[in-house]
Amino acid sequence: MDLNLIHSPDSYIRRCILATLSYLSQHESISAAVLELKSFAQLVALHKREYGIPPSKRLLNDSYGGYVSPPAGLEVIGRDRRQMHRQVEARKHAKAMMAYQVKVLLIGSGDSGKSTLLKKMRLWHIYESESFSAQEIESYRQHVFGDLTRGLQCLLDAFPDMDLQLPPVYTYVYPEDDPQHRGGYVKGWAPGEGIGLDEDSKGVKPDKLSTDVELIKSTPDLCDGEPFPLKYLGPLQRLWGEEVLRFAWARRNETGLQEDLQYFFSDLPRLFDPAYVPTSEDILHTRERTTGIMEMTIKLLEHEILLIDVSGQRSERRKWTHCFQDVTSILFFVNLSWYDQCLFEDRNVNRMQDAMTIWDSICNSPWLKQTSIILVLTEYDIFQEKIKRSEIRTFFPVRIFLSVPLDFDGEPENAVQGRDYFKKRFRRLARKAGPKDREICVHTTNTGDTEPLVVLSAVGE
Ligand SMILES: Nc1nc2c(ncn2[C@@H]2O[C@H](COP(=O)(O)OP(=O)(O)OP(=O)(O)O)[C@@H](O)[C@H]2O)c(=O)[nH]1
Ligand SMILES: [Mg+2]
Repeated sequence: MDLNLIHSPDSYIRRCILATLSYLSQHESISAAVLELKSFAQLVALHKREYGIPPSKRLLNDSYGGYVSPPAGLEVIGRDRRQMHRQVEARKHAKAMMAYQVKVLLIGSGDSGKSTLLKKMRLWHIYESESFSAQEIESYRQHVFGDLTRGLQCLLDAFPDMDLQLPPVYTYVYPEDDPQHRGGYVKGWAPGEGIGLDEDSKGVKPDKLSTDVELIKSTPDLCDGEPFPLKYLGPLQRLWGEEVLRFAWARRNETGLQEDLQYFFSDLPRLFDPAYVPTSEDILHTRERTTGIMEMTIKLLEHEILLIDVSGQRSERRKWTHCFQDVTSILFFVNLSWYDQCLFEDRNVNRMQDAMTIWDSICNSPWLKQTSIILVLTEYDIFQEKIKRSEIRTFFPVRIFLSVPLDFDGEPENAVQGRDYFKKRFRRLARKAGPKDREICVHTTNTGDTEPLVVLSAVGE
């Protein structure tokens, strides 16, 4: 077959050849396509006789693949013809999309708040993002229960490292008129419905603490539609209120524990109501580690923004580089409250230092020289509270070089100065590691605000 026939004045011949090439390019195996396309078999045979081989797939894809329709009357089997049309349309659509799609990659260590940004967009339906389905809300309800029991379990597991021991009995024996702590009675429920009220109406028995710990350690996951089992309410309340656990919680920075646990423990009766449905705030506070790569598309003016959320756990960071190709912007997340915390995976490493190391390698990456990088500082609300009881200087001691303080020399309880100090540190690292002219935008955010979304509007411009 002479490919010059494509320029033949005879339009039927032209279309036959184009359609053949186009159709063949859709198939993995050219010989299978030939069998299906009986009326084209002769054309292909002709091509083979002329050139000794079938038309190369590369030539087919590069020159004609998918962009011509088969001429009317050709013997294309119905199902294949429809499939071919779908592929042609999909390719055209993909090509058009590429022209205005912006790819934004969300990176940062685990717990830095990457997925929380996506949750915010979906909860408030920002930029036409899809809201949560009933099934997803149900799965968050189950997560809340898991966060409570697993969080408490993690705190108990950290006792040996903190040189702490559980007392044999509760320090405080809850009186009879405090049924909520004693057994699980919650406002609006009939007294006695909660577990334990009948068994120990004189107060919590001395051996209850170890029984409660055992119960928490063997908690199964909730099933769909199953309310939070009442028998856990009393133990969770009592254990959380126990002196030694309060003390351990105050030292949580040594264990890499999730800060948001307090949010749920301060509102237990509401969560144990059988009619409980997670609120937007509850959904934002749940902790669900991302596995693999999550994608979400939003629309902003004439742009389509593809947000890619990857896991920040140490073992998962290798996968980040797979996403670097064609990235327009990177949102790098750092949790401000990390300055006094250790890594969950390695208790000898300061979390903020770990974030700085990753930041340094991202700014230094040869694949990202042309990519804009935006630093998002999260958990400013927790940082503002924490700085009152935990000094930055304890973890970032002041070093002076040529009379210039290298580390934090601001007022101990001044959150703005503290935040600006970390901004400066990250900016300095970026200048040292990456292109000198790269401008780093920095945004600070809390759980409830929409500031990082402003970041995205900058991306889309
Ligand atoms: N108080 C407060 N909590 C926040 C904020 N941002 C995130 N969190 C909480 O931090 C926890 C972890 O957030 P995620 O968004 O799941 O963390 P991630 O970066 O996606 O973590 P990986 O998926 O493990 O990489 C959640 O419980 C959030 O509620 C914030 O600004 N303030
Ligand atoms: Mg995540």
